[in-house]
Amino acid sequence: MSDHREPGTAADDDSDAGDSADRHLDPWPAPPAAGAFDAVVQLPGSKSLTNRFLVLAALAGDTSRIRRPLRSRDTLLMADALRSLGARIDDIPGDEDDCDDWLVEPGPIRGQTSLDCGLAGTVMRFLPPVAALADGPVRFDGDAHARKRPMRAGLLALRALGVDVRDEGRAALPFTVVGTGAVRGGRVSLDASSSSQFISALLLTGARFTEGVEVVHVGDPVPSEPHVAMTVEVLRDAGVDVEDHEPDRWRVAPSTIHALDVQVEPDLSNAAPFLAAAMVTGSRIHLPGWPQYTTQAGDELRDILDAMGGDVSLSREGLTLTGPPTIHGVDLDLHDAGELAPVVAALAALADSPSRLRGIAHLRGHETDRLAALATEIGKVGGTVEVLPDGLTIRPARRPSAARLATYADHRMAMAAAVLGLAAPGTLVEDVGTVGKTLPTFTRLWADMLGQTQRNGEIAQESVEKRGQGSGQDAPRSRGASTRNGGA
Ligand SMILES: O=C(O)C1=C[C@@H](OP(=O)(O)O)[C@@H](O)[C@H](O)C1
Ligand SMILES: C=C(OP(=O)(O)O)C(=O)O
Repeated sequence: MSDHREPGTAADDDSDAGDSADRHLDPWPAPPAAGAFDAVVQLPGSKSLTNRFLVLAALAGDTSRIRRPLRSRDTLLMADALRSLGARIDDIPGDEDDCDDWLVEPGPIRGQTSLDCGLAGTVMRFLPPVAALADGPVRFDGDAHARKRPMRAGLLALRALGVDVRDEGRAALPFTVVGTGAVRGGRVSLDASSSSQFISALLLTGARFTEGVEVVHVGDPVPSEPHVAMTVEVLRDAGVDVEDHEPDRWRVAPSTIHALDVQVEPDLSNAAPFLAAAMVTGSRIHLPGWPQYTTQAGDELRDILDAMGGDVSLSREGLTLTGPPTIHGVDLDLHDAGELAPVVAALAALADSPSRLRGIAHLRGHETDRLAALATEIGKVGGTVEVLPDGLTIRPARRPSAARLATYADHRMAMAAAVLGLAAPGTLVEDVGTVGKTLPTFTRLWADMLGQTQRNGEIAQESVEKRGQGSGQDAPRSRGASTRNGGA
């Protein structure tokens, strides 16, 4: 795959959501904050929901419609992989002009194919159990860094279920799943402490195993638990019987998966940099369509940003946040929402006191070793980060200084760099196109948001004055068990 977008820009059509093999490496000049803005940002759909819906639709008994799907590298790779496995996936006009829907017609699962996982955890973890249903070998591979991401638990679980998996002892990409047309299923134990996606994977396909599947987790706590809850919820919505009342044990009964007609919620994890921009600049931002109820881990941003001093309110129309005069340091357990850590760490680097982020040892197996990457990049702008076995302590940069920030092929490192760039004029971000993994339109949305400065002069002015009056010593506010103010 290739990606020929202009340096420092990102586009949103399918061809531009592609791989980074020949991506320009000219750095993107991150726009510095030019005062408060009052912006409305319409976020594209959730990666996690889009890819779950795609998998279930490809395994369903009839044709499904996925409305307002995310089109980004991870979801286009998922769609391509499912096509290779026998599904038909077509664009059809959506109810609103700006976004086509996907019509997914399931077919018999085909082998004799190879799949490109890119760097997508959802593709490399969710699809091996699907491939086990194929009649023939399915080879999996991906980006160079994808070969370093943990796969052992998923491959061992498939073998324990009697599936032939050939990995030449690597327990990582590349590997081949040699299906025989059916999987008996039944009970399987695995250690999913490196990624919740191994559990989601078995549950998503389990209804198609002859005896269903019973998954038992044995090991340190499973990270990203809301993502497992999301899997259980989408399965139930598709008529599948799932038991999840015991900790660390899930059972999926064998059944037909009903066709879906679903609308994808906005991606709340990708809301993080935009909300963070309002925090850094004391601005107001409105994100329409933020659901009142959701299983997305990104919903934790409401508590996190409240604890950091933001004024957050959720209504039927969406989420509105007004940034504080100064950002407060926090002590947070992000075990459930690790994908928020890069942007939260960037905010912590601009806070009025130190922060501690806990429960995120598993981020070492994400797109890059995010703990090491954050320490290096925040260090470049003047913050001091200590890497701990399960997280980070972050001492803010007194005067953030411009730097050339690396992104490690990690969309969330690029977004974190954009947040730092607001406070450090002159910051350059390498390979910003890596945002295409989940948000190809990032730089355009970012510029539009910042350009909405003064659109509502009254509110922007009010916000600027409020910042001017801030003592930085406001009483800490905290909501939710996982947030404690005061920092490390
Ligand atoms: O199932 C999913 O959609 C995801 C689960 C989480 O993975 P881990 O459990 O590996 O953290 C999350 O970080 C990732 O962005 C998406
Ligand atoms: C960890 C992430 O992605 P993946 O689905 O590739 O694991 C992420 O998006 O932060």
